[in-house]
Amino acid sequence: MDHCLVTRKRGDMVRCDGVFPPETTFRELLVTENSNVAIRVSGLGKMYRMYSRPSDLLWELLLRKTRHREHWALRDINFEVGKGEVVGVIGRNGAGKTTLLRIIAGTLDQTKGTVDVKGRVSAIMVLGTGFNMDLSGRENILLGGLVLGMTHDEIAAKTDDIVSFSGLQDFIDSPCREYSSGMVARLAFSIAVSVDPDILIVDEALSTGDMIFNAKSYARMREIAKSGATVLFVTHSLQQIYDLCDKAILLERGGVAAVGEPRTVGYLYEQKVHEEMAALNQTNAPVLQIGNWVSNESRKAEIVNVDVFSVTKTERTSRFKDGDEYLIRIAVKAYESVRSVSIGYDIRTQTGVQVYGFSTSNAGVEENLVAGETKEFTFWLRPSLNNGTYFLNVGIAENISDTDHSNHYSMMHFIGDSVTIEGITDSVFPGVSNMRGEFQKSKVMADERSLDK
Ligand SMILES: Nc1ncnc2c1ncn2[C@@H]1O[C@H](COP(=O)(O)OP(=O)(O)OP(=O)(O)O)[C@@H](O)[C@H]1O
Repeated sequence: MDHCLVTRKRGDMVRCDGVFPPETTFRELLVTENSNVAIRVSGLGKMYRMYSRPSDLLWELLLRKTRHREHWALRDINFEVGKGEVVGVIGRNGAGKTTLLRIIAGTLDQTKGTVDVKGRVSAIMVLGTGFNMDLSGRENILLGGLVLGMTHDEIAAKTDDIVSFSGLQDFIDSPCREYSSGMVARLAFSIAVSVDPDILIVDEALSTGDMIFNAKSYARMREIAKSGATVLFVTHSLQQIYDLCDKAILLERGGVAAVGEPRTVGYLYEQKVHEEMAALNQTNAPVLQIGNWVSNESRKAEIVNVDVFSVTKTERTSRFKDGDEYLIRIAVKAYESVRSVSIGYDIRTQTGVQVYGFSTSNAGVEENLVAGETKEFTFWLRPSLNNGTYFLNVGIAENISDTDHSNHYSMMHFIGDSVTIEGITDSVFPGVSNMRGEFQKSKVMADERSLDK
């Protein structure tokens, strides 16, 4: 796997525009505005020509007759990234994430539209060229450093730090072809962050590193962001999006499906994935695994009140004490009569990890709503959360399955973070939920055969 390091000089405003621009040329613009925008993408499109056979390209050139079909990997992409923002790009395989990042980094030309980038870009691409796999890690540091615009002296001064950050001291003089893909990603990341970039672009390089390196990389990315630099990265992990980002971009089949607050975009992504899986009939996942931050497009019904009540203390509360009993009450006002609805909730950590969810459909109950009525739904639970902050999301969905055998719901109203809950426990344990584990006994084993007994 090749990794690519790219740089543009500090202070440059680089722009590429027009249809079918010449290969790898970037025209510099005079910066006429003093804006806080680090990256501006306008009307961006990328088309690949697809040939059924390699010889079709030759025939096309010779006969001047089209023998390809067009495949638009990106269509009409528009967004801005502010200076110092950390932005995560998510989307299914083939959505266009890598293509987008490569165009912004300047390693790939677009077919349409413009990309304005202000500042020195340092990019780590999973695909592309740049690392010479026959050279050693140390030689690639030199090569990468030069590509990033450093002088020999600067690289020499930084090499020890780069090697130490990568944790590859024992392998640094071996050829990179002997490295695992994770090791190459580590080295590429270490080089890219060593130049104090204005804009750091990371395409899934972190997904190949091990846990310890990933933790170090996140910390470094946070530092880079804190220093005022802009970070744009691709990930398949919503947790990383919730953890690190100020903003998320969801790409779908080459278009921007959503840009905005990370959890809003993350939930929308989950909802789309869930809907697709449900359409494929491959899941019976409870309805509240899907959701939107606040969504009420149907206007058929609305959640008008949510409260949490402590049965143990007989009072309204926003605390879940480990082992106590609670009621979650959700009041719904119907504007239309709707049959077969499911009402429910889920509880998530601050980083969006779903801890638990439950709904009337999980309980095997289908409810009906009558136009004009307000109905309250009460759920009992005995939570066992670790100390910390959690969010209660609530939703109401209509069963739109056309058979009795599938569970396909359409969300009518969803409120993310409707109540912020404080988890409280006296126990000390790692993780989110107390599973009531107990130590039973220890015994000295006579020999390994006793393991079978
Ligand atoms: N060199 C190429 N020639 C033709 N089509 C390409 C080329 N590179 C990418 N594509 C197509 O462009 C689309 C977007 O690809 P891209 O690699 O950007 O997706 P992605 O979102 O990064 O996917 P993944 O999550 O799998 O990495 C896909 O349909 C892909 O097949």
